Amino acid sequence: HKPRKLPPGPSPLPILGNLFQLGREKLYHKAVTKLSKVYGPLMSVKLGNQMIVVVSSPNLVREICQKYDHTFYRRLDLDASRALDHHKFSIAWIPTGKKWNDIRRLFKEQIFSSERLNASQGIRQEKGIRHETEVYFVKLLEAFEDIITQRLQARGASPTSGSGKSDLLEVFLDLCQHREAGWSYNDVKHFLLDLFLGATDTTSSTVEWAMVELLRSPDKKEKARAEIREVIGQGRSVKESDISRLPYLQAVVKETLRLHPPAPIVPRKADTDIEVDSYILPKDSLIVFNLWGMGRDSNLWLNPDSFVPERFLNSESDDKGQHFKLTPFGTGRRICVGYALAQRMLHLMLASLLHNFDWKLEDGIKPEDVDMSERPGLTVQKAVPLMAIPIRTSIWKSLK
Ligand code: HEM
Repeated sequence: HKPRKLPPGPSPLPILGNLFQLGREKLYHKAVTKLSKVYGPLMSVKLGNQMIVVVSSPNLVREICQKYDHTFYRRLDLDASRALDHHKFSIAWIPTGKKWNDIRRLFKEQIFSSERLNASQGIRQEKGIRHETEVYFVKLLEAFEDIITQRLQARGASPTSGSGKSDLLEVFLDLCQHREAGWSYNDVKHFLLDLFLGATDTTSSTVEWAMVELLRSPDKKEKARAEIREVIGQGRSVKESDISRLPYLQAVVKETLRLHPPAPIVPRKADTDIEVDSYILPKDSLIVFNLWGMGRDSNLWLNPDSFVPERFLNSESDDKGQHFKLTPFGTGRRICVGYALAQRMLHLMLASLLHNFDWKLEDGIKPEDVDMSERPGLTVQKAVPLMAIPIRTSIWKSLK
């Protein structure tokens, strides 16, 4: 017989649901984590008419993903993403199905394959990442349209000859030339927006949080720098191919993502009723994986609020979505499509910052005084941007 019980949760008020229990906290991951401590790792909350089920246990995430991944693939409806119909073209918003599959395959094979990433690593080493705080979909889409037009003009009379550049826009435009591939310039515009939105704030905020944590723990910063010095030496800059030989740096990145996942809660919509742990999660509920809450759960981690990269040394845990304790990139078939690129960018940026400079806090600021508050937004950013002073090292001088 079928269970019909909803997961426990605060009793909803008519119309308003649980709006008040969520309190004034704009950082929803903190509000739901606080409530989950009272109602448990599977909790139902109502916001207006929308049933939300918050999942804060790795075992329950695993159970839901393994049994039901195919049935909860929709995202919530966000007005912002409707600009110029972005939700109809975006890989992040369309439901799984043929079009979503086609785009994922295109990204995997043409953009994020090891060969392509290897071929484009020079560009990343030179440019780094621009930090965008406000994202305006319409303006961005217009900007991408201009970029596409300019590039097409640069390609000149013979569009198949290419512009001589070897970046991802060139790959997309080449594909548009092959009719059988079925992609249009309009698709390309939305692909570029997806990649831009997916890549910028997530990676830049992770690097910022990693630097903050290291500056608050100078011994760990020194450990990371010593490893880089030993492996890279002097007289050359860090390359992506060095990352596999920097285990402490990798542990720093994982520990940063545990404490500061840029997407602290990952929402999906259920397409059928889901039965789990003797409860029913009704069709059309918003199922929210509480990555932030799990990252700081004392039942799962020793001293969860402390920054201890060492916990990941010689540990089986990885962040690829298979160990459900740590899934900053999501999990299942909708896992972050930019995972491989993100890994390269995060490690390269952090290693370069640590290799080229030593860093100290502004004069008069002690490690324990650094403001750690968060600012709500598309991703969780540091409320007060980090101010740190770079100190030239001999490697910097020899690279000049
Ligand atoms: C620190 C870096 C990053 C983190 C923590 C991160 C995290 C995530 C998460 C949690 C999701 C949702 C997964 C799910 O629903 O299970 C996601 C989806 C996505 N990410 Fe990332 N991401 C990062 C970097 C990137 C980069 C560099 C790109 C592209 C260049 C990217 C592109 C995307 C796209 C397009 C999706 C939507 C995939 C889909 O719905 O099928 N992300 N990411």
